[in-house]
Amino acid sequence: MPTDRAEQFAAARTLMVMIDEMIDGALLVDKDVRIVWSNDKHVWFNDKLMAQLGFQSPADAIGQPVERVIPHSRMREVVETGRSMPLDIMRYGEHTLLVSRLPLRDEQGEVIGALAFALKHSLTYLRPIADRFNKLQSRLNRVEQELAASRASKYTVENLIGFSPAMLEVKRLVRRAGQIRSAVLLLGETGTGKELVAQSIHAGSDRAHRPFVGVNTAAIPENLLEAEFFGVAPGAYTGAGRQPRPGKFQLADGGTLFLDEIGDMPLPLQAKLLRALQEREVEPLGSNKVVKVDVRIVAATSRPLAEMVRSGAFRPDLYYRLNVFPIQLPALRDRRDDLEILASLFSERVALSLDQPMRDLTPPALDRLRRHDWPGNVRELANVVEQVYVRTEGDRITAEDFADILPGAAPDAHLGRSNPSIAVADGKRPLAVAMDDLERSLILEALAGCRGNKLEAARSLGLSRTNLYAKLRKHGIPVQPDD
Ligand SMILES: Nc1ncnc2c1ncn2[C@@H]1O[C@H](COP(=O)(O)OP(=O)(O)OP(=O)(O)O)[C@@H](O)[C@H]1O
Repeated sequence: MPTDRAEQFAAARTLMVMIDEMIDGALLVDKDVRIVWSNDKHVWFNDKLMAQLGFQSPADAIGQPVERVIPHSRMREVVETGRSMPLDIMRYGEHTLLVSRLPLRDEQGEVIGALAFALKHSLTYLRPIADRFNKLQSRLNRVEQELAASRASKYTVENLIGFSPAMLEVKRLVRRAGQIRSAVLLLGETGTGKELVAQSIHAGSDRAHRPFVGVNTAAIPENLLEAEFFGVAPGAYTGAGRQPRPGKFQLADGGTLFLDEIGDMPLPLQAKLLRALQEREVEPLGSNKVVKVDVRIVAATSRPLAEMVRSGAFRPDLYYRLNVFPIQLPALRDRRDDLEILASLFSERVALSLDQPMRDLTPPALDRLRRHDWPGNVRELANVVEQVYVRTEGDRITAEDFADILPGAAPDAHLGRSNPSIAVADGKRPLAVAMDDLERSLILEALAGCRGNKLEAARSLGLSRTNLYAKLRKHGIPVQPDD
């Protein structure tokens, strides 16, 4: 061991020369993580990169926060935690660098900065790992791009079919909603096209190139909702994983967040949602740091939200925040003029998907459709048309084809078959009770017909899966945990 200062100095200089030969860049930051020194090899500071970052010369980087020059730098973590990162692979411009980062401490052991070395040309012996890393990185980039594309909305206002006055008004409001930034509240029965409208609003807005992220409050168990909305910090709970999990707010950053079935949101979460909307920031589960988010909210519900506010089931402050630009979607029975065009559209789609010739609707068939009440709205219509294709044959759709398909086709026979007690609509029971019984019985029948498969049962009833679950809960029909 050298004993006097001159020898120590010589040893340190030799070491520095050796290190300098091995490395392609060295960088020193102070305790505020600002750059204080770099060696003259300038792996970080080549003129091209400097110009791209808006610096005149490498010297301008001195005094800058490190991320200003090296966007993916992890020096801040080293300074904040005092932990070294002896080996890390980092992309910088077109280079893949092997980086070592060490905290610098004063004599009292306090962290006063950090030192980083980058090895580039000495990577030869690590080439297989670096190549693999590069391959994985480009695969990840591709997957991320595909994911972003799949998050983009699929529908525009052109996909909203219908020329009835009610539908024309909806289209006008959808176009208007695309031009403003306020929250939109979509109100309407199940299957009236709320999701389609939400996507169309996004597609017509200046956020169209950013993600459209939908979250269905009713479909997520209550204890998972918060994590789903706001994300999870690493190690927030046992099994939470070491990577942070972004919530829907973060995924929708810069784009549109579609909050479907908002009326099903539990009250405690309503308070958190309101705070996120007001502060424009979220706090992931298990973290004490807030994350800024910029999302445009489109909420939807088939529940009577204003009534729920009156009964205390929905927070009034959240309701006013969401109800800035309400759009009421008309039920199909209130726009029967649209039946013809919608039915032919679905006929065309089903024919295409089944690889069969398209069947036109005869005037009596259309008449039959007009007389039906369409509780499941457009979704129910689509389902009825599909059933006709699957259950009947012929080159046209006739009124008779609906005999076994439309529930109202032969009400007495139908009720008598499924549950004789319901057929006793004898006027002694209130209509609402009789209707409830009928609904329960039809659901049980559909479930039995599909051997308990909820998705199939929902489709045969012309309901969304979410809606079927809500109805199962309402009627106390048990839902298996693995459903
Ligand atoms: N105006 C329309 N033009 C074309 N298709 C429509 C229209 N309205 C609804 N649909 C179709 O009906 C189905 C149901 O629509 P959507 O899921 O948007 O309804 P929803 O109101 O969100 O239903 P829920 O409340 O049950 O989730 C979808 O297949 C959708 O494409």
